[in-house]
This record gives sequence, C-alpha cells and structure tokens, in this order.
Amino acid sequence: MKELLKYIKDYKKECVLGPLFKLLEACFDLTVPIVMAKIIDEGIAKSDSHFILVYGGVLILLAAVGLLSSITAQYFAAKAAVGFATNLRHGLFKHIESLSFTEMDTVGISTLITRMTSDINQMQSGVNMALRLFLRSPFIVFGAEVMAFTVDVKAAIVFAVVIPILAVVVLGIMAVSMPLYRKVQAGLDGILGRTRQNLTGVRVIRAFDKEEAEKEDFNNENQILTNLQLLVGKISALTNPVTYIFLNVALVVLLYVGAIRVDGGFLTQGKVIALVNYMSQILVELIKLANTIVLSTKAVACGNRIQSVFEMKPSIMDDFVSDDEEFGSMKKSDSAESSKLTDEENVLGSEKELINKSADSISKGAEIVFENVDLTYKGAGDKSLENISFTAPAGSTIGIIGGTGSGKSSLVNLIPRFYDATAGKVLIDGKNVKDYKVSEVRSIVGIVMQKAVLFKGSIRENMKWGNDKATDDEINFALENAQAAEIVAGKEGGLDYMIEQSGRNLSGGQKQRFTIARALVRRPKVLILDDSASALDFTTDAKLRKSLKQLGYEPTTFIVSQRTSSIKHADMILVLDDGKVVGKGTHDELLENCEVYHEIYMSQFKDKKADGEVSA
Ligand SMILES: Nc1ncnc2c1ncn2[C@@H]1O[C@H](COP(=O)(O)OP(=O)(O)OP(=O)(O)O)[C@@H](O)[C@H]1O
Repeated sequence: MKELLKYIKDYKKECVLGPLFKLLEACFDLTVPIVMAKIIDEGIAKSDSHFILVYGGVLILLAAVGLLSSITAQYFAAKAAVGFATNLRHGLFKHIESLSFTEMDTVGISTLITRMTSDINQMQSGVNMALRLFLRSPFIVFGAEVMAFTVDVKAAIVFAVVIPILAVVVLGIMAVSMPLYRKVQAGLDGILGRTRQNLTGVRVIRAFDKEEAEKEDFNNENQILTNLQLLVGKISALTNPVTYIFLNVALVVLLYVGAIRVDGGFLTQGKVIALVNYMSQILVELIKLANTIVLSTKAVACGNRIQSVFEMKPSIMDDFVSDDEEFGSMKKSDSAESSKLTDEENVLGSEKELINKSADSISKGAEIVFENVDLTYKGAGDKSLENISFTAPAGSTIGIIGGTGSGKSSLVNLIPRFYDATAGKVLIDGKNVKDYKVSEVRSIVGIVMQKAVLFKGSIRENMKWGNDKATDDEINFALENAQAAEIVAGKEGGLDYMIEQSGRNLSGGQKQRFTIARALVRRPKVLILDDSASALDFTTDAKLRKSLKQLGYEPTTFIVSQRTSSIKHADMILVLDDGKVVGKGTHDELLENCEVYHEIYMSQFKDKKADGEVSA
C-alpha cells in the first residue's frame, strides 16, 4: 500500500498546503467564540453600538478569511487527490498492459475494471478527505478544549468529562460499522461483475429469453446489498442522535455550572456562550473525524486491492520496465486516449502490440519447430497440450484440426508467446521463443484471432494497426487478398468509412475479413489464422486460401480450422485430440491412417453432399 504513495509525490506541495490552510481556517474558527463573548460582555451588556459594529466587523473578517482558507485548502486537497488518482490510473493501466494472458486469466477482467474505476475513485475521495480533515479535526477538538480551559477552568472540567465519552461513542459506532462497510464494498464488486456479464451478454440473454431469470438474480443480489447498506446506514444514523443526547446533557450541565459561576461573579454570560460554542465545535469535528476514518479505511482497503494487482509480475516479460520507470514515462502518454479504450480493447491491446510492429519486406517465412511441448494453464490441473512435436518448414502451410477444446488455439498461442510452454521448446528459425524478446517474436508473427475485434476509427486506421507506414496501395492489396476489397467498395467513403467501437457496424464475416487484411498489411514471416475463416462461406474461404499463395512472398502459415476443406491443401496437417497430436501428414495420408481425421472428414463430406455443395 505504501508503494502507492509514489503516485502522490508530484503533489508534495499541495499535500502540505492543503492541511496548513485547513489549520489556518481552524484557528479562525477557534477565535470566533472569544470575539462573540466580547460582543456580548462588552458591546451588548454596555449597549456600546460602536463596539458591537467594530467587533461585528472583526467577526465578518474572520469568517471571510476562514472561508478563503477553506477554499484554498479545498483547492490544494482536490488537486493532490485528482493528480494522485490520475497518476495511479496511468500506472495501473500501464501495468495491466504489461501483464501476460496468464495473469489476466487469473485476476479476471471485471476485477481489473473495478480496480481501475471504483477503487481508484474511492482512494481519490479518501486522499481528499484525509488531507482536509485528518489534521483539522483533532486540532479543533484539542484546541477547543484548551480554549475552554483558558476561558474558565472549573466550567471546562465538564469538557474533560464529556469529550472522552463522546469520542468513545462516535468511534465505537464507527468500529461496529467499518467491517460492514467492507462487506458493502465486496457486495458492490459482485453487482458490478454481474452487471458487466449481463451487459456484455445481452444478446445471448435475449436470444435465450433469460431476461426474467437474469432480472431475478440481479434483484436478489441487489436486495442483499441494499439490506446490508440499510443496516450500515441505520448504525451510522445512530451517531447523530446518540451524540446529540450526550451533547445536550453536557450543554445543560455546562449552562448549569456556568450559571452558578456567572452568579458568583467568576464568569460572564459571553464566556458561557463561548464555552457552548466550543462544545458544539468539538462534537461536529468528532463526527467529521469518524467519517474521515471510515473513508480512509475504505481507501486503504481499495489501495491494498490495487497494490495486489501491482504485485502481479508478468510471467512473460520483455523490456518490462519497473513500476518506477512506468510512472516516470506514463506522464508522457495520452491519458484520455487510454481511458477511452473498452476492457475488451485493453485485453486485445496485446493483439495490437502484436500486429503493430511492421515487418520489413521478406521473401520467405520462418521455420517453426515444436519439441516435446507441454502446456498447463495456471490453476488448471490437466495439461492442455502434451508432448507436441513437429516441424513447419519456412514458407510451408500447416493445417491444425481437432474437436472443440482439443488444444488448437493453445498450440498456436505458444508461437507469439501469449503463453509459454511449461515443458519442451518452441523454436523459431532454430532459436527458442523464450530467448527472443517478446517484441521481437511479435514482429515476426502475425495472428488473426478467433474473435474478430476491430477498433473505433476508419478502415484505413484499422488497417494501419498492421503497419502504420502502409500506403493505400499496400492496404488495398491486403484487403483484396483477405477478400475484403468488395466490402470497402460497398462502404461510403471507402477506406475512410468509420468503424464503430468493436466493429459493431459490421457483420461477423466482414469483421473477420478485415482482421485478416490487418494481419496481411504487415507481411509477417509467420501468419496464424486461428479459426478466422469460420464466418466465411466456402467460396470466399477457398478464394482466401488461393490468394494467401499469391502474397508475393511465402509466410509460414498456420490455419486452424474445424473444416477439413479449409486445410486439406496444407503441406502438413496436425490432428489434435485432447491436447495430443493424434495424426500428422497430408490430407491423403491422414485419410488413410488417422481415424479421427477420417471421421471429421467423412462427417463434413456427407454434410456437404447433402447440402449439394462442391468441395473447395
Ligand atoms: N486461459 C485458459 N486457462 C485455462 N484453461 C484454458 C485456457 N484456455 C484454454 N484452456 C483449456 O485448454 C484446453 C484447450 O483449449 P483451446 O482453446 O486451445 O481449444 P481449441 O481446440 O482451440 O478449442 P475451440 O475449437 O473450441 O476454439 C481446453 O480444455 C480449455 O478449457
């Protein structure tokens, strides 16, 4: 948690000036009852209107200067709190971007969003409140008590008795409600997670007519949170009546003692009023202090949660800068732009990173070798890949086929180091991928993921994610090869046509073609199409495969597919079953000797015959 303090170090001046101005305001507040006592005892008692006017003016002046100090303190506290939150958000965003998929899988996207948003907001409020009140409230409580003693020692004994009782009541209520606040925060996390799941899956929920069930689940969870909040509210609400009972009793005692002392000529009426004022100030500040402690505790809890994300170090590192360096460099980056990204875009930022490093013109792909590779995902008991070995010669086309969950994506994800093999080696041109820098390996590999994601911006801008120096001719060439040229021709503005966030104004097939074009724009040495033609019809799929052979160079191409027609022309096909290679060879060889492949082919062949389609 202490480590987060570095994000406020740019605001040291504000952190000192904010509390100082608050103390200044407190000094004026403590002076007011004395001036009032003077007005009563000397101005009103002696009907001296000149005295009343002069001291009335002093009161107005004190109020004005107090107000000015308060506004200045608020300004510095807010500046420090907002600056701290902005720096922290930058730092956390950068750190999350550096995490590998393994860490993201472990912590979960909605948790990361909560850390980035509500947890940081909570810390911002905590810092703001703490800067303003942590010094001021104890100062007033202590100062008012001291002032009371200077006014009249005997009457002030009432303070010495009542203040500790009030403090115990206020802090006691706080101690009871604080653990409940933590539960409320956890409940809020749950609601946020559910809302996110609900909104991202809204189409599926409607398609399956599950709105009512979802509403019911949400209402139940919401009701639990509401009940908890009501309970906390009721307990906190006790603070005011209970403390006011004590205050009023104390005031009665104070007035009683004061009256006796006024009667005896030891005290003036004005001084009694001053004592009453000090008592009220103490109570108000005790309540404020309790709120500050509650808010600060919440902020510390949130800070610990944020710290736990910072403590996660990326399992796959390259040029990984320490948090300090990140913090230093983050100020240069554009905060508004980063915060505009959706969580989906953030996760897929890795895809951007992957495709954004333009490859120089090359003529031939890279040789890929898998040597006895195993992969066990963190937290998963079983191996997702087991003893995988094969060689993909430079420029060859490798087809990967297998049932759902057989490990196809897991296998290709090892090439760009989305995950690292837990045993064995993956070699690119004879060198272990772990010995390459992540940035280097990702400049070699172009991957089109299963889920096609585009970003808000023109078609041209999206294509330039592949290579930001690409000319329109190069973009058009890639679009043609990806069978996307006709889509662009049909859109108003052509390459300037604006794609909405996540490509929601495009069909699934159109998105897939654009993501393929985006990968082709950078001319990678290794091209991976991870089931990325699944939304294409057979004819377009066939045209795509044909044009991949006419790119003007020969990348090593991995085609992951559920369809035998998409991979039957590959130089080598790997058949996966339950994480193992159960067949390796050409289409004809596998038909002969691989039962799994034969079954897949026959089931699809029959389907196609029944549909009257011609094999591509
Ligand atoms: N991030 C992950 N964490 C834990 N387990 C995972 C993860 N990704 C995949 N798996 C598991 O690894 C196995 C292989 O998954 P993978 O996605 O590679 O299969 P696939 O053949 O590509 O499936 P599909 O054709 O449905 O995309 C599955 O059992 C899956 O549950």
